[in-house]
Amino acid sequence: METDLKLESSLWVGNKRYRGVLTGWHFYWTEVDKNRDKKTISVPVAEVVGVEEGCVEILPRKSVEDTDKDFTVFYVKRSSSGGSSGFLWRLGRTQFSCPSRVLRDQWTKHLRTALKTHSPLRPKRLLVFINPFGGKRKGRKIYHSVVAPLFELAGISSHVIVTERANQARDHLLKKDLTDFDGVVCVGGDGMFSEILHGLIGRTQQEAGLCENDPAVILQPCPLHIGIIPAGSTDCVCYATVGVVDPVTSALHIIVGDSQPLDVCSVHHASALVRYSVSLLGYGFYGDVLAESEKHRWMGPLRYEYSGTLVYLSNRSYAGIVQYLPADPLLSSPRDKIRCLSGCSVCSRSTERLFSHSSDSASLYSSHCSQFSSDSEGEWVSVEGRFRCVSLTCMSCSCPRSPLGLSPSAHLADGTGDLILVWDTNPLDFLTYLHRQTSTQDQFDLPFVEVHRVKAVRFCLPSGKEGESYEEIGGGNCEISDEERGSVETENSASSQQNLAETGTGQEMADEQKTVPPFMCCLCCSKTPAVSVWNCDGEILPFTEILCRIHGQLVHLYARGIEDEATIQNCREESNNCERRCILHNKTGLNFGL
Ligand SMILES: CCCCCCCCCCCCC/C=C/[C@@H](O)[C@H](COP(=O)(O)O)NC(=O)CCCCCCCCCCCCCCC
Ligand SMILES: Nc1ncnc2c1ncn2[C@@H]1O[C@H](COP(=O)(O)OP(=O)(O)O)[C@@H](O)[C@H]1O
Ligand SMILES: [Ca+2]
Repeated sequence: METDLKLESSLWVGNKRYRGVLTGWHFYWTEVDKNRDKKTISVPVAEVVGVEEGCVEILPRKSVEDTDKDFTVFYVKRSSSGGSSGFLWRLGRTQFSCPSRVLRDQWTKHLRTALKTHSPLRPKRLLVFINPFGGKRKGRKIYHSVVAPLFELAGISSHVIVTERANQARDHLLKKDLTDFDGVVCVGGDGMFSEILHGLIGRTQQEAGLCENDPAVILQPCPLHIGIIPAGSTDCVCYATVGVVDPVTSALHIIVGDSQPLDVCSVHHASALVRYSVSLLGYGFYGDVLAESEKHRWMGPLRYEYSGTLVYLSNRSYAGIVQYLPADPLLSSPRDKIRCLSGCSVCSRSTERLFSHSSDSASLYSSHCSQFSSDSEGEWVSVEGRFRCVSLTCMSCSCPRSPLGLSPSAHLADGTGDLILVWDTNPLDFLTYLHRQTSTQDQFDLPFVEVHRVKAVRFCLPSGKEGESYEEIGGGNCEISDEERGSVETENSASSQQNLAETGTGQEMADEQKTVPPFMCCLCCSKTPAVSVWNCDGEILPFTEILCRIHGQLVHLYARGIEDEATIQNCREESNNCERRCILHNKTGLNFGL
C-alpha cells in the first residue's frame, strides 16, 4: 500500500515556507529559500507520536487556535543523556500550515495511515500497574504528570491499578481477563517488573498447558509486551534495555510500539520452579547486600550503598560447588568486547537457533548435584571452592551505579547468561573488582575473576553444609571452631546454663551458640556465615541449592536496546534501503504534488 501513503506539498512553519514530503517511511520538510543552505528535518514515520488537526499544545493539552488549514505533528527527538549510555527521547512538536483545508486533511489522513502501516505493534490499550512505594515513592506522580498525557496524545487508553500490596500485579495477571490489552506497563523498579514477569510467564504457560516446574520444558513466549516506566531503586532492566532511566524516554518507546526480546532465567529447587530472573541472580556479596538492605528500606535507593559498605566491611566469602553448561563459544564470548546495542547482530542470529526447538535434552537438567559427575553429562563443568560472589545474569545488568554493567558484553536476547565467579581474595582485590564495575576498566581482567557464557547453572553446598540456611534478613550461621566455641561459651556460661534448663536439648544449645549476630561476629572476629542467600532480581530466594536455565527471548519489552550514534545511523540506512525497495516495487506511486 506504499502508493497510498505518498504526499508532497508546500507547508508553512511560522512564516517560513517548506517543501513537505511523506514517502511512506519518512516525513521530512525542507526550507524553500534559495539564498540559504537548505535545511531538512526528517522524522521516521515509526517515530511519529501523533498527528492532530489545528494548533495543539501538550502539557497542558489544549487546542490554542483551531485554524482549519493547520495540523500539528508530535514526534521523537533525541538528546544526549550526558552519560556513557543511550539517548534521552523527548517529544518534538511542529505546527504546519497548509495552502488549503483539503490538503490539511490529506496530510493528517496519510500520516495516520503511515503510522499504522509502519509500526504495527503500537499499543491501543494498556494495563498499567503502579507501585506507589517503589524507589523514592514517586511512581504515581511520575505516571500521572509525565506518562498519562503522552499516552493520551498518542490515543492509547489505559486501565491503571495502583497496587495496595506486594504480588497484587502478579496475581491479577495470573487470574484476570487480559483479552483487550496489547501490553502491560510497570511503574516501579526491578522488583515490580519481576512481579509482572512472573504473572505473564505463569499465565502464558497455564494457558499453553506447560509445566513451569520442569527445567527442561520449552516455555511458551508471552504474547503481551511489557513496558517499564522507571520508578524504582536500581532500575537495571530499564537501563539495560533503553540505555537511560527516564520516564519520558520509556513512555515514548511504549507509544511507538518498540519491541525488544529478553532472555529469562528459570530458577528451580528440588524439581520445582522457585522464581524467574532477568537481571541479577547473585550469591555471596549481592545476596548479603540485599538481605542487609531490606532492614533499611526506609532509606530508599541509598539503602544499597549503605548495606554494600557494611557487607564489604564484613569481608565474607562462601564455600560452594558451581556447575555450568557452557554456551557455544563460536557464537560469542563474554570477553569479546561486543556490546549488545539496538539491532544487535548476535541476538538477531540467535532468534532462528532459539526457535528451532532442537535444544538440550531433559536429562541435562536433572536436579541432583551428584548426577553431574556422570559421563552422560560430560558437557557440564564443575568448580568448587570459596567465592566472594557468584553471579548469573541474562543481560549486562547495566544501571546508573554500573553504567556498563556486571557483564558489559552480555546480550539481551541470545539465549545465554553470563556466569561470573569471584573467588575468595583479600579485601583490597575485592574492592578493585567492585570498583571496576563502576568504571570502564575490565573487571574480568583480574586473576581471581572468571566469566563464562552459559545455558544453565547449578549451585550446591559442599557436603556437610547442605542443611544450613541463612537466617532471615541479616542473620547468618557463623562457622566457629571448637576452641572458639569454648571461649564464647565461657563468656556466656551463666545464661547458657539457664537456657539449657529452660529450652531443650544439648544439641539445640550447641547450634544456638554457633549463631552470632553477623556484623558483631564478622566485624569483630572476622568470621563468616556458613551460607549466604541468593539475590534474585531483588528478592531473597528461600533456597541455597538451585538449578538455573536460560530461556531465550521468553518475553518482549517495549524497548529497542541501547542506541548509540552508529546504531541510529545503521537504522537510518536500513529504513532508506527498505524505502528504496518499496519505491522500486511501486513505480506507479501517486504523488499529490502541488
Ligand atoms: C566501590 C564501589 C563499588 C560499587 C559497586 C556497584 C555495583 C553495582 C552493580 C549493580 C547490579 C545491579 C543488578 C540489579 C539488581 C536488581 O535487580 C536488584 C533489585 O532492584 P530494585 O531494588 O530496583 O527492585 N538490585 C539490587 O540487588 C541492588 C544491588 C546493588 C548493589 C550495590 C552495591 C553497592 C556497593 C557499595 C560498596 C562500597 C564499598 C566501600 C568500601 C569502603
Ligand atoms: N503496594 C505495595 N505495597 C508493598 N509492596 C509492594 C506494593 N506494590 C509492589 N510491591 C513490592 O515492592 C517491591 C519493590 O518494588 P520496586 O518497585 O521494585 O521498588 P524498589 O526498586 O525500590 O525495590 C516489589 O517486590 C513489589 O512486589
Ligand atoms: Ca542473554
